[in-house]
Amino acid sequence: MAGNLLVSEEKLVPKSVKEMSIDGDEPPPDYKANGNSFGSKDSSAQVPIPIIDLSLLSSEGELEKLKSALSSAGCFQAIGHGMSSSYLDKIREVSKQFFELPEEEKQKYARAVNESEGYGNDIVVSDKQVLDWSYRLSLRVFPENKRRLSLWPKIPTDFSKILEEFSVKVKSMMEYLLRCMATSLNLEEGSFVDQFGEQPLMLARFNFYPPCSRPNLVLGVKPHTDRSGITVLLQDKEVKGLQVLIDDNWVNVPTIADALVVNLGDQMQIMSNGIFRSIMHRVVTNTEKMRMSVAMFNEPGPDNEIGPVEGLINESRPRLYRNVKNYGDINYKCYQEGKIALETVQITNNSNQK
Ligand SMILES: O=C(O)CCC(=O)C(=O)O
Ligand SMILES: [Fe+2]
Repeated sequence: MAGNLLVSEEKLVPKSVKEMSIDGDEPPPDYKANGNSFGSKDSSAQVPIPIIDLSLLSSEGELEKLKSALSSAGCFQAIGHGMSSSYLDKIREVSKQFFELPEEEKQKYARAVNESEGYGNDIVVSDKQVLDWSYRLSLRVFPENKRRLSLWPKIPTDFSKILEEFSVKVKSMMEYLLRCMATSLNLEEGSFVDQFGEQPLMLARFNFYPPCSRPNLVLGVKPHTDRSGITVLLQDKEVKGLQVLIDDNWVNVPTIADALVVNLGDQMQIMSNGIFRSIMHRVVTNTEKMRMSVAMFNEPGPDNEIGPVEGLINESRPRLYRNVKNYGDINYKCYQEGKIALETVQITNNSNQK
């Protein structure tokens, strides 16, 4: 979701979410999500989110499960990824420690106006933008030479080391998944991973959702699909909040201590010619507890043109999307204006356009 858009002026928000949370304020109109054009039926449908054991993906049965999860729900809970519960707890712990620091310490890493990295809220690019009841720390982790280390927290002291280590593990998990996803569709295993290019981008986003006095009026994150190829999400251990849209119902994603939620972003929907789905999701708030999550997004480098894999285009499934570069920025702008980014790259007349 985060973008690198250059806008001439950014709208300033008068009071921070944290201050409003502490004061128990009625959320101001800019935060009110009601009437959002994605507003679908609200429900707490009991649809199970698939659980996939990555250590079993060399077996046909689990690979088939992966394919089916990604072509129906577009997300799953990954277990067997080789990271222990206590390791994941360490990441949750440093994230919380950072957010608990005094505001002036966190402001040392503040996102500059019109930039996407750093601590704070999303860039405000449109008057129509509904604001999220959250604050976050966004950091580019790959390519390594693009890291802005001045924005990496010095406190807690092990933050950088832990983030570095986690990023390497998640990167290799994502690459493995991309290969498995291609194999599950009878493609060459590099069909997807190769489109990410030599220098894929990876962003880490630490999300923090304070309690809200009126959770029925605001969202922690409004409905969106991710701009990424794949997103790997470490959820809060106890506090739920993530919901995915399945068959027009908002479905709660359960918290499982040692699982990582995997959801596909728009760029995988494009590359798979619409076979795999980029899932619409949102985050709800609650009155009592704060919630944290750490989302890791990977996407092709901005100079890499991506498009549907040739082997997935045929007469019965014509090419659905044109080739595109730097899709991330298109997605971010559309998202903030309440538009659907994938529609801008969709081929409507089924011509053989590239
Ligand atoms: O906090 C979450 O569970 C999800 C966050 C999310 O969707 C995002 O950062 O794109
Ligand atoms: Fe997301």
